[in-house]
Amino acid sequence: MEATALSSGLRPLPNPNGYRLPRSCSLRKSLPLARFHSKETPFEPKVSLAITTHHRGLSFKTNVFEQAHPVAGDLSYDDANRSNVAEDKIGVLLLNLGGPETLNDVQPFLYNLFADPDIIRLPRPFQFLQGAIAKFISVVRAPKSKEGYAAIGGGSPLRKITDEQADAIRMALQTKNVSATVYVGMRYWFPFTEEAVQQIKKDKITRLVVLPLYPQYSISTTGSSVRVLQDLFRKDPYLARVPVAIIQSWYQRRGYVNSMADLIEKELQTFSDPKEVMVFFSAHGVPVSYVENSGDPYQKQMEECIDLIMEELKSRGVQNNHILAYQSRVGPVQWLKPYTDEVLVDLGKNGVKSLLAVPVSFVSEHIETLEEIDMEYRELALESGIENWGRVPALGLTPSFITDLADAVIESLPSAEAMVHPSGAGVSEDDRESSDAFGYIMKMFFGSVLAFLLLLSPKMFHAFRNL
Ligand SMILES: C=CC1=C(C)c2cc3[nH]c(cc4nc(cc5[nH]c(cc1n2)c(C)c5CCC(=O)O)C(CCC(=O)O)=C4C)c(C)c3C=C
Ligand SMILES: [Fe+2]
Repeated sequence: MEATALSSGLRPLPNPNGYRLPRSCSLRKSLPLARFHSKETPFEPKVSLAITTHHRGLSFKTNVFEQAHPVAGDLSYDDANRSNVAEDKIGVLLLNLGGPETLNDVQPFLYNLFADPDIIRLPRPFQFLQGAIAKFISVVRAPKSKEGYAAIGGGSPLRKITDEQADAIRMALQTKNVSATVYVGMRYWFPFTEEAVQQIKKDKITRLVVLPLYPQYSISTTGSSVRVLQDLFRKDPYLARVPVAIIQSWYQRRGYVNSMADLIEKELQTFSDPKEVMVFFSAHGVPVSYVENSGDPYQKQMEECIDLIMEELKSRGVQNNHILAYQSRVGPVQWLKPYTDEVLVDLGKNGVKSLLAVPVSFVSEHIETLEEIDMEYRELALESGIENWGRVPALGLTPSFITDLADAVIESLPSAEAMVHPSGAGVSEDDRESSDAFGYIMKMFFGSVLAFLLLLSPKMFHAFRNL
């Protein structure tokens, strides 16, 4: 596991020690873990609050999973920083992507996604076009996305599942005598990260662990959410002093690897000849430029992750062949290869008859498991000559997995550090940019022109609509 304080850099270093904790989250610091096992920590029944808040002109509800009483009342941050962990009011913030809850949400959700500079990475001089490009792509992409969401019941299950995971992690922490309030902050849809952070401030949390629900780090997922979080914390003098630990990636944790191996082992047994089944890991792709030009560790972590899972299976006597491919590419650029759809066709041609799909970049069911894998890829595989198809469910609420995430939280608590940001404190990039009215008008003008030109380009149109 890689945990860093919020003030440190965004790029995690791969953990050379496999499952072992890196030095940054070892227990050598002055805050002893033993304090979490104090029998004095009261068990209080869960209170589930639905808080109505307002964001971007919309009102919405955020579920908060918390204990009826904080661990240690209202500490000032000065006190909190001097105190030990057992006296803190602990918060855990789960970061996730978010998904549209209705078909009407699809286009605005896609707009938020493509307006993210970590998703559409424009060179600096063109960054002012981000909004216009996001508008164009979201409008072009929406019909295809809507079809997908319609096929899985009219919306994404992500919010419900993530709320359930939050509650399960809270309970797992409680059984380990750690009382914590667990928040959910989504990057592109409700409940937005901004709202979760507001609530964290309102609740006077004195120590926070940030746990992105992505096992592997990518600039486009964990990196993007953490960037938003850093900006919010830097802007706010109160939050800037809360000790924060960020768990950057956790694909190498024993609990996660074992839980994945358990799921695969179990699913293999549903085939008539389990030994003949090809284990097909399908990961969400990223554009190649992320890895090659921007140093995204995603591909490397993904490969290490698959190796760890396969090693674990081998140690249990499961010797199946396996392959890793990347799915869900969008737009006209090169994505990580091999592509899932192409590999399925090749495997069929080469006489593979039984295949077990394993989604590996995400821990909840979502559109890309329920629609892309279960419907599109299954159909393609069967057409290509594969006769027996299976799919491993996402980890979801698997107890060994939830317990491991709770352990990851506990292990990272001592490494939390207050954010220190001496230069430009209190002024975010957004604030600086929005004060420039001329710049804004120019952005809108050139953005509109570009969007219009893009709309006239059939190649661009098809690239975003069809993939
Ligand atoms: C580790 C997981 C993910 C990575 C990496 C990732 C990168 C990435 N995604 C897009 C574009 C889209 N993603 C969409 C949905 C979506 N993406 C992830 C996860 C990762 N994305 C999830 C879990 C979901 C599903 C949410 C849900 O509602 O269930 C979508 C919308 C759906 C669609 O139209 O296909 C888009 C678009 C890019 C461009 C990107 C990296 C740059
Ligand atoms: Fe995605």
